[in-house]
Amino acid sequence: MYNRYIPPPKPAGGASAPVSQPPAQPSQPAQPTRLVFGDDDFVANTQSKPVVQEPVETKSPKKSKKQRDTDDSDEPPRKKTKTDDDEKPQINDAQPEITDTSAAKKEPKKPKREKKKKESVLEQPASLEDDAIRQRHRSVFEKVEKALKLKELQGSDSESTPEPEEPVYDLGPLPQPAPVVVDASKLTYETLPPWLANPIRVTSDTRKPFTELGISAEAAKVLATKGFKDAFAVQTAALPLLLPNPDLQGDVVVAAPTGSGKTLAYVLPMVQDIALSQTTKLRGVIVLPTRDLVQQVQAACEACAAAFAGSHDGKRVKVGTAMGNRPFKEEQGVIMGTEQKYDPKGYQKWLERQKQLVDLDADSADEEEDLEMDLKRPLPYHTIQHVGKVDILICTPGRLVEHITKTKGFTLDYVRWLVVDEADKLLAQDFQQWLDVVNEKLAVSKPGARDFAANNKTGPRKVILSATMTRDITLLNGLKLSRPKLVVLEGAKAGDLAIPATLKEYAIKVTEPSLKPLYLVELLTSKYMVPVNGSETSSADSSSSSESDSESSSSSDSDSSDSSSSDSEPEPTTRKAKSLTKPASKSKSSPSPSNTAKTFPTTVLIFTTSNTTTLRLSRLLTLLLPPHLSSLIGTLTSSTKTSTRLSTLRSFLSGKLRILVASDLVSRGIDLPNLDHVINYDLPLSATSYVHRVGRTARAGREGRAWNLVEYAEGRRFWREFCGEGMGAEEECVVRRGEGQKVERVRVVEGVEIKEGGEKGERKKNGGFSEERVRELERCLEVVRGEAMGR
Ligand SMILES: Nc1ncnc2c1ncn2[C@@H]1O[C@H](COP(=O)(O)OP(=O)(O)OP(=O)(O)O)[C@@H](O)[C@H]1O
Repeated sequence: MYNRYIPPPKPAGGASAPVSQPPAQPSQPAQPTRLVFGDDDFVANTQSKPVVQEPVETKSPKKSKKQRDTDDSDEPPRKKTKTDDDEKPQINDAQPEITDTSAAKKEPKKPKREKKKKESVLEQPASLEDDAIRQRHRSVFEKVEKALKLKELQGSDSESTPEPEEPVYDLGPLPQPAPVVVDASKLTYETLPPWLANPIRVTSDTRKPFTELGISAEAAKVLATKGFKDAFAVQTAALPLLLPNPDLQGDVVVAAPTGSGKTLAYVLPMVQDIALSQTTKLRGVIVLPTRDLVQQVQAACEACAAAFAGSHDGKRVKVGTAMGNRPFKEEQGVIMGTEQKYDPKGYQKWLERQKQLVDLDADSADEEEDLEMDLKRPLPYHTIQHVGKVDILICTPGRLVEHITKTKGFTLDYVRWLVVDEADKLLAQDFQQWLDVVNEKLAVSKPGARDFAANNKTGPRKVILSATMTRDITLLNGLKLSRPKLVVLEGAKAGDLAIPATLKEYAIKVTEPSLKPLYLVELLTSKYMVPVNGSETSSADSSSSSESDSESSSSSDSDSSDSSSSDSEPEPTTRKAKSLTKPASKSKSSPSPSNTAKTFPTTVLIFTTSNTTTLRLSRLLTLLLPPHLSSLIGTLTSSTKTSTRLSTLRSFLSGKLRILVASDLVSRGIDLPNLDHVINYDLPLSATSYVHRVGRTARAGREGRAWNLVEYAEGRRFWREFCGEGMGAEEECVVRRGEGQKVERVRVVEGVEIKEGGEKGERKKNGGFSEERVRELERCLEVVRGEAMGR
């Protein structure tokens, strides 16, 4: 009670410190006085210790203690700490300061006063002394009276308040503000921006004729000849958002499963729009993470360019690539050219410059280039100017930045379309801050260049896609999207990693990790390695039946005419890229696709985690598999030359090769329409990677199979992270499967092949493989090891 009058101390515990007023202090009379009056100022002013101590002396300490106990129960129990104890003396020290100020002050003066008193007694008559005493007492009583009145007033006030029980004199804690409620809940879809939380949904089996979506009949006809008869679900949702429509102006984000047809969803509207422009200028940029994808998308662009060319839709759109697969200068020559432009003023400047050239010290590379340029004499009253040679550039981010910073005349001033495919990967890895560089260039306003009159929109259209789209707002914000809309397939949310409905997944338990290659061989030679789409895997992509169209039109492509490769293989120009989906030319030495189909009627893509493992496993398989199969193996690593990779992919698509061993290089985006089986020899490092890997099969509505070799030590991670098994009620597996879709457990046992279901068999020696097989594996491993050492 007394302690109410101590100003709230700063350190914790200070407020309650007076509570611990030692009982040894009851002789301090000021405390009860203050309890009664309940007014700091008053108490401080009165300092009238002796006057009213008796009425309250016995009452207040008890009450305060009791009160403290009850009030403390509302507070979390407070541990008695050393600090608390340490504070006690401070509090006690402080006490006299407040309560006995007068005493403290008077004590040293006492002798003087006493002396004075004695003197006055001696000097003054007794009546005067009595008067003085009376006077003092009166003033004290007056003050007391005043205080009591004040107390009464306070009492009547408090009665009028609804809280008469308010512990005015208690030792309870000072009133505290209501505790701040901390929102510890997880990020929910409600906390996402509306465009992410409320996507445009489309059921996965939706199909619509292209003409119904705004594609001209002529173009639709050409598309049909290329195998694109009706628009896939994701295309039916995205095309209306991107084709001319005054009500739909914003950017578009597409998060749809692997193989759902995202490429055509952006290539079609972009090519249709750009085909309407008369001159060739860079108007569309498509950014992709790998060269293989650049080449693949180039093929799709060419197919669409062919569809819109010649009809009333417009010109033939020119497509180029920049991915660092050839010398930079050569690439510059492919995408940029020069032309003579009538410009009398510029010509005059050029003439003046020529005069100065004599003194020019052309040290720097730039100046040398200037010199080279100046030496090319323009026609009279003309200047030589840099011009773009392509309408659409498909590129890797690093190479794009290089051209922006180093290629003369290369500009994004006229770019109307920016496509970022495999966006989660490109956003996560900030190659040379490519996005900042591009954003800065796209912020430049060139009158009319980025106007979409039919959409009431000005500014570049951005299309962002991935099968595993991030919902990291910070990353997405980096794209500076304008009024974006998200397209997802029915039942999915932003951030879902969806498994295609037509994919069947299996897990094979590898009980002897050291014998893992034998498990793979066992699987490859099992009855399960069969075509899964009704008939034997075709030796060529059926959708490329009308390649003659695009082939003839490709002659106009600037890339093809300009390119020449330093590689031994021909450079992957437009024509070459298109032939990615065509059968490779027949070679006398290699087996024909029909022969390979007889020996191995299906197609398999085997993933490992590194280039080294890929190379070694590929070699090991050629030794372990029967000879008729070992000739069907191809290898893809990131260290393989681009041209070799391209030819391997062509051979695989043609059916000449049937088994590909690959690192994660091809796990994203690569479209192998004839692929039946994916085998994860090494498990992928993340759920995202798993979805991309297995998504190389079961594309475009076709069937596919994914096989996982799961070592004992990897079991928990595999079933939990990729399949959601063993997750708590609050956890959610990001890998999404359709209803009834699950990963089946299978087992490889020599001779018996694969048994589905039950796992309870005893653990056999050598995982069930014979001693002979094990020795054979050891021999082959020795060969591979020896070759690796010899290299
Ligand atoms: N409308 C269509 N009709 C027929 N086939 C189509 C159609 N659209 C796309 N395809 C084919 O579907 C396959 C998958 O398309 P695409 O490569 O665009 O998939 P994706 O969604 O980009 O996959 P990923 O996420 O793995 O890159 C390709 O072979 C493509 O030619």
